[in-house]
Amino acid sequence: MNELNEAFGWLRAAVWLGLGLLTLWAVVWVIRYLRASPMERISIRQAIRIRWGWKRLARMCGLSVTDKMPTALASLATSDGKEPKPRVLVPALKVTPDAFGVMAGATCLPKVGLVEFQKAAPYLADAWRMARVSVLPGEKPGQVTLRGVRVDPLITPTVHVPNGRPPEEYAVWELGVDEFGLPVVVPLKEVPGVAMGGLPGFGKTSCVNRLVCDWAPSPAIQFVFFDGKVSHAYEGDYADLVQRAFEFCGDDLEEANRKLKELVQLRRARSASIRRVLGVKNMWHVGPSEDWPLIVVVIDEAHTYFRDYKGSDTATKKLAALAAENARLVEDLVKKGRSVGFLTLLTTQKTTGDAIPTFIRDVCPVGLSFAQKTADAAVAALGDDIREWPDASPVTLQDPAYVGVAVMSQHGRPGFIRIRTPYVADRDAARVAEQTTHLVRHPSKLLEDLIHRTGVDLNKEDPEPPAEAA
Ligand SMILES: Nc1ncnc2c1ncn2[C@@H]1O[C@H](COP(=O)(O)OP(=O)(O)OP(=O)(O)O)[C@@H](O)[C@H]1O
Repeated sequence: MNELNEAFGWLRAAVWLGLGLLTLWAVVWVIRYLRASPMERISIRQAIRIRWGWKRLARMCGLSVTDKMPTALASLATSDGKEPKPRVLVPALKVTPDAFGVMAGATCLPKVGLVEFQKAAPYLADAWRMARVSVLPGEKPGQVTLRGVRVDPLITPTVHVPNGRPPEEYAVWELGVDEFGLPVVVPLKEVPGVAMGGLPGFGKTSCVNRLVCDWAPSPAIQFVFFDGKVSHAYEGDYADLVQRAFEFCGDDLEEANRKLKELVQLRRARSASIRRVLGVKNMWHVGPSEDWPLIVVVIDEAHTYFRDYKGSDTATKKLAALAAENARLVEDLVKKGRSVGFLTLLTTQKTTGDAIPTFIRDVCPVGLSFAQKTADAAVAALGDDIREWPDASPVTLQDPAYVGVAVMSQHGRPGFIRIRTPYVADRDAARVAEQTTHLVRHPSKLLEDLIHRTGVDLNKEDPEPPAEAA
């Protein structure tokens, strides 16, 4: 009797525990639901429907297999001589909702793999009420990832509010989301240059704003801005950001020439001293630091500085000579600056050879283009390949709905991706610039101090290179 009571006691405790866990799970979900944005709430409801209807839908879409071989358990259960029923298996599905739709991980079955899921994608999109469902190989072998988007992320404007905290990793450019709402992140480590083109008013400045605002809280990054659109910083897009820069230059070609020469001198000084000061040949092997920061050179409306001036009068000849020299100086920064910590970001309304000389553009590994008017401008911005991908051409982005959408070539893969970049409000950029203005240091002075502190004599011959550099 006592034993029976004890067993009941355990059973009761187990039931209470189960109920408690269930309540906890329900509370967590209610809190998640209440805290979610309206878009996320729709996706949560959709995810629940997808999970509930999956077994039926998978069979209807041909995503199932029939297992005729009875399991040992099934054979035992039907030991009266009857044939056990074949089992219909469907892939296990794990659905995660987000603002744009759902992300689902599915396990493959024999004869139900990536290709079968890809074939079924349009039917799944209809059944799940999604604008698109794409299927990609999963994170592990034997799995696939399904991405369903209810709204087109490319035409859904987004806003980025910089948090003012230093980035967790250096030189990571969080650009926005792709057409499936997945984050697009470009590692700019070891990247010497970025060329960005696009018609006026399509979001280039906002894109640069984001990069500057996200990186500004790091003392290991110093900025210099060239804005070819204005004569003084307060007149243009850099009126606020300029507080976070160690130099600013307007549209004056002579001034630009002087400042570019100073930057090239700094590049040379860094090249001459890096091995003895940092102990490596490539700054990226130790990463940027407060003493040896990454120098981000933003050259906005770059065509101002490189334009080909035509004319035989003295003034025009002088401008032409300055423009040609400016191009050579920027080429030096892009070609030789990577390993010593220079990143040059050039933007222009069109990326044809007369705006950014091809010898500079071609050495910029990252190319990005917002809307363009002509196929030639698209080719100039993204290379010849874009002709083979007409759907991704920036010429198709001229509709106002695509303000803030850029096209970029895929890293190490054929094709291009379209990215919805977020809008960064000027007041947020101003806030971050103001909060981080105390981090501004002139890198030339930093180098001088570092050389002084480490006691390196640059006039003496370089000793044996360190193992890493050899
Ligand atoms: N990512 C974005 N999402 C939504 N709207 C945006 C985005 N970026 C910019 N805009 C809108 O477009 C306007 C122009 O953007 P921006 O100044 O960045 O363009 P631009 O390409 O730099 O133009 P310009 O070549 O004349 O400098 C902004 O004031 C803003 O209203």
